Amino acid sequence: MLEKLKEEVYEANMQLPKLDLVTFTWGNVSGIDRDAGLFVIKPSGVPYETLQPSDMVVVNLKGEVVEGKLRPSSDTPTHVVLYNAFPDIGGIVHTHSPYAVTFASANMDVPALNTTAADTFYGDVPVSEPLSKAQIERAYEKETGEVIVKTFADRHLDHDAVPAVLVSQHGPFTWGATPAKAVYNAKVLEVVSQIDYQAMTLSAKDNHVPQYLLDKHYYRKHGKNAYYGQR
Ligand SMILES: O=C(CO)[C@@H](O)[C@@H](O)COP(=O)(O)O
Repeated sequence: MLEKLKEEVYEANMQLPKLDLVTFTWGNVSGIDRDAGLFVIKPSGVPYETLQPSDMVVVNLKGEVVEGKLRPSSDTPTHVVLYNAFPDIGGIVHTHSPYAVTFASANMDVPALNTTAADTFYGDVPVSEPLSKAQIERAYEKETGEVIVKTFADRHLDHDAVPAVLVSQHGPFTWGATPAKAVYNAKVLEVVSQIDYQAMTLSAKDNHVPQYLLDKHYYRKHGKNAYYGQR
């Protein structure tokens, strides 16, 4: 079942070590077939060196395993919440990439300080509120998804324009139209976090890009007037 999507999700997972986005098994990618109402996700805790396309696990939008020999990623309930809340996304990534985790550890947004950020994120990447003790004890991974959705609702953010979040004192989740696009966004977030960390070390000023530069760079790659690349 969903053999093509399993290959796609496997390939996207294998990009994480290649792009230096994971240490050991600390990350996962999923991809969804909206018509089937099913998504494919990496199994939990399997080293990338031994991972196979056939190891991918098929899950429904209630979080029930539909196919697969292995246990799905421990973050599966977070992916379930995000697929249900953001019905246009096709893939999700979670990593513990160090610069993004640095901002999550400091409970700080990743600010849009330059065109590298503005090319992909239409504004700051938000950090969520911390999860409460009750949330963590109740249904930790599901509540992690809920807190991400609440962050976007409370701050009136468009999840298409800012396809990334930091979960407080945990790490980044990114998403996109496809699993590969979600991986791309995870790498951009890590690069932007590293640059921001360095810039904020050099200067304590507010160095946000002005709105006109944010608009110029975001919209040259997104929307009906985009002109970057080959069209
Ligand atoms: O955050 C954690 C563990 O603390 C997980 O996201 C990470 O290790 C990946 O777990 P899975 O191998 O996907 O179950």
